[in-house]
Amino acid sequence: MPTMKLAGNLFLVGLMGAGKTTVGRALARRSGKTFYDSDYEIEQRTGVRIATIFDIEGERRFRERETQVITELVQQQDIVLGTGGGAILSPLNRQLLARHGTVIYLRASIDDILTRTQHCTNRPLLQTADPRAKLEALFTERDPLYREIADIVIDTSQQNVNLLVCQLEERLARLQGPPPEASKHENP
Ligand SMILES: Nc1ncnc2c1ncn2[C@@H]1O[C@H](COP(=O)(O)OP(=O)(O)OP(=O)(O)O)[C@@H](O)[C@H]1O
Ligand SMILES: O=C(O)C1=C[C@@H](O)[C@@H](O)[C@H](O)C1
Ligand SMILES: [Mg+2]
Repeated sequence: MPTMKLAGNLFLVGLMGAGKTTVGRALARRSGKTFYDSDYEIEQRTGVRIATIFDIEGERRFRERETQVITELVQQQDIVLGTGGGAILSPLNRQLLARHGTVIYLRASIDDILTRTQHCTNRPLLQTADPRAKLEALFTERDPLYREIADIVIDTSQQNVNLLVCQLEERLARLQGPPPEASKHENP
């Protein structure tokens, strides 16, 4: 995966409940970048919740809206973007994310995701009789797609959000390497 993209955009991908919105907000605060969330943008534009869009327009139209929002947001500089859990299903979205920033794949165990999402009704794909089976199927389908574009893969299970953000900062710094001036002084 490409390096030297730390100065620009940071894109968070991963399953529902992996923590993209939570970690993304905290990462943006610490790095001085502006935070966006593709689900939130879609809700702002339509004026309704994600669950309502799925009900009325269906998942396919939701995916079109998602691609529209991602296409626009990746043109920005220096943002943190939390993407919807299924954004990576679209080859175009994957290409846009990989080209325009550093992609961070947040992983969490199915158990943790179930605990984190159990009281939320705004994740229509989990409104099913067997959310565990659904999550396992989503993981099997999507894990290779998240990995395809990930510059960093980080496990969020059992991890405090602030610790995660610090770990991410260190890994992002390593990915970028020392600034040219610093390495000049270290090796005169
Ligand atoms: N590392 C963590 N430890 C414990 N709880 C967490 C952690 N990260 C997120 N959470 C909690 O899990 C829930 C889901 O997190 P969040 O909304 O950030 O996930 P998401 O990846 O954005 O999901 P979606 O794709 O559905 O938007 C939230 O209630 C959040 O507080
Ligand atoms: O995993 C998914 O496909 C989804 C995740 C959420 O972020 C929302 O984008 C929506 O509920 C669909
Ligand atoms: Mg989110």
